Amino acid sequence: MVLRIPLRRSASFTPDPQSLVEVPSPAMQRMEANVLVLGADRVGKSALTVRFLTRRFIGEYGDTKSIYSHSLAVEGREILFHIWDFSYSQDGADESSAEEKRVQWADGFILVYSICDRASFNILHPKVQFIKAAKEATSQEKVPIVIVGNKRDLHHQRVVSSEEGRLLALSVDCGFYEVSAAEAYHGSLMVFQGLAERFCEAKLAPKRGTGIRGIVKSMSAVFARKRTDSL
Ligand SMILES: Nc1nc2c(ncn2[C@@H]2O[C@H](COP(=O)(O)OP(=O)(O)OP(=O)(O)O)[C@@H](O)[C@H]2O)c(=O)[nH]1
Repeated sequence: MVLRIPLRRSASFTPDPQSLVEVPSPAMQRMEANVLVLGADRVGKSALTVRFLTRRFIGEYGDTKSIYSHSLAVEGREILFHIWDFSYSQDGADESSAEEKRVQWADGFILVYSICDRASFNILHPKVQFIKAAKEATSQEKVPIVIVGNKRDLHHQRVVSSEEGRLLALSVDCGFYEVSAAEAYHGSLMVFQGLAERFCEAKLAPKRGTGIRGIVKSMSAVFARKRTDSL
């Protein structure tokens, strides 16, 4: 599904086009995915996104409310990501229907919290549940989601342990990474690569209800119907 959202580029941040595209070999299969980057205010959503796009950390991000495209090679495929770094602070508290539309626009989700901000961590569990409920109502695919604990460099201010982050991710079947967007490019690359892998898995996996369990279920339904017909 493609929702047309106007592309807005910030005046304070202009990605260098040279650094945006890793050119794939012609034989590569190409896939596209819309990615929504979500989380509480000031957790580093823009820092993480800009790191991935440009390899740089620029400290303050101003109004980077935009959708940026960037491609990544994963397992012999080229994934073209359209990344929406969404900030509630810029849009204010909006209606749940707007949130629902954003969620339906996206094919994959990066949920960011700060390891120094307990409240930013606590909002993620209900957020994952909301996303899964919304997506699974309209699609049979598993929803690709990764949870990211950012600001790992601020270990002296840490209030959320790595184990808590990992356990949350395990309990809701999401990927998990702890990174510092400030310190290194590698962490943000891992996050987007992890999401790309989950996206490919979801696309290639048998749809819910079509695997062996689905076949057994439909056969049981047919036989049950035959039994009742013959009564
Ligand atoms: N120490 C440290 N600071 C970070 C890191 N990532 C982001 N920051 C800082 O945290 C602040 C917020 O970063 P942003 O990337 O603007 O956060 P955001 O979640 O996009 O913020 P909003 O769009 O306002 O919701 C900025 O001052 C960043 O420089 C990090 O990994 N370590």
